[in-house]
This record gives sequence, C-alpha cells and structure tokens, in this order.
Amino acid sequence: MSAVETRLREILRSGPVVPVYTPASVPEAVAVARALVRGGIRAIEITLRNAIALDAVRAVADEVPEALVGAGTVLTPAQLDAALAAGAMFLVSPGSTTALLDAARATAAPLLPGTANASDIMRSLEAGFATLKFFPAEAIGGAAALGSYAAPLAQAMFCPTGGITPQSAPAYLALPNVLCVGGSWLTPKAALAAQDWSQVETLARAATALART
Ligand SMILES: O=C(O)C(=O)C[C@H](O)[C@H](O)COP(=O)(O)O
Repeated sequence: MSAVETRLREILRSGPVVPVYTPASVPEAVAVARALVRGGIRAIEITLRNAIALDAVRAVADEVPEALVGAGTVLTPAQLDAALAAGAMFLVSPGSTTALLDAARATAAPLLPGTANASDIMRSLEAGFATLKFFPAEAIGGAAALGSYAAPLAQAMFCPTGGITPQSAPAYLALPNVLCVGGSWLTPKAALAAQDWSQVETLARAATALART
C-alpha cells in the first residue's frame, strides 16, 4: 500500500465517526473543529458546498492543529487542487469519475472516492484506490449491502456515509471492511445556529464510544 493510502487509513481510523459538516462561516468552522477535538474526534470533513468552505478548511488547518481536516464534496480536479492548497489532509468525493481519479493519482492526493456498487469498487481498485467511500450508504442497502463486498472485494476498505445515525452506525462498524462511518449528526443545524459548541462536543464524545471491531 502507498504511504498516502496508509496515512489516509490512519486518519479515517482516528475515530469511529468522521463528521461531515458544511460550514456557515469561517469562525463557526473553527469553533466546531475545536468542539469536536475536545470531544475526542479529530478527523473532520468540511464539504465544499459554499463560497466560504475553502476558507473554512484553511482556517481549521491553520488554527486547530489537533484536527485532521479534510474536504468533502470534491467533484472536480480543480476543487481537489484548491482543497489541497488550502491544507486539506484528505479529500472525499460522492462518486468516482475518471477525471477525478486520474487527477488524484497524478498528484498522489489522499482521495476517498465514492462508490455505490461492485463495478464502482472494481474500477476504483483498478485505478489504484482501495480506501473508498460507500455512498449513500443507507439508501443503497446499508450495512448488509456493504458487508456483501467484504469477501469478493476484500482489499477494499470503506467509510460508509449517507443517512447513517448513531443507531445504525454499530452495524457498519462491526464489518471487516469498514474503517469508520461518516455522518452529519455530530453537527446539528440547530446547535450550530445557537452556537452551542458544548452540544457538538457532547455528540462527539458519544460518537467516540461507538464500538469498533
Ligand atoms: O458531500 C459529499 O461529498 C457527500 O457525499 C454527502 C455526504 O456524505 C452526506 O451529506 C452525509 O450527510 P448525512 O447523510 O446527513 O450523514
């Protein structure tokens, strides 16, 4: 396995849950990252879904050294480059296009490509990516579907994301081909609007207690 993929797996294994978070502002992102770190969650995926998201990645990378900040919703090679330049330590994509996989391979970027079926997984493995997102996990068969790939596609390891809750997370975390799960439940909109960072910290602490085998 490449050094890049080894490091990517270390980041994903730093906790049972990687929070997926869309920042409303740069100061909010820094406060959220600090609260997650206080609660014991270091890896955080900031989605590139609005104009300030890249600045949020940069600020968390600069100001919260304990955080392992990644960029999510990376759809294009240009976004991949911009996220790396902002300091993203990993990149997450909902799918796995040839353009994106080629760009990530060319720059040895720590990309977690999105996959939803056996053909996606096989294409990603062929392209040299064995650490994958399984998306949208709950809608495409959940832990039962993902577990079905453990035997025939044993080299692929996953971070399932999409609709996962604290209740459904343990079934994924018990699978042999799961590194962690992704989810937005650690950063509820109401808590962010109220700047209730202690709630984020409490949710993070609860997430660290989820069993992982
Ligand atoms: O932005 C991306 O790259 C995505 O693929 C989407 C995220 O994985 C989901 O938005 C997770 O959110 P929940 O389903 O609420 O846990």
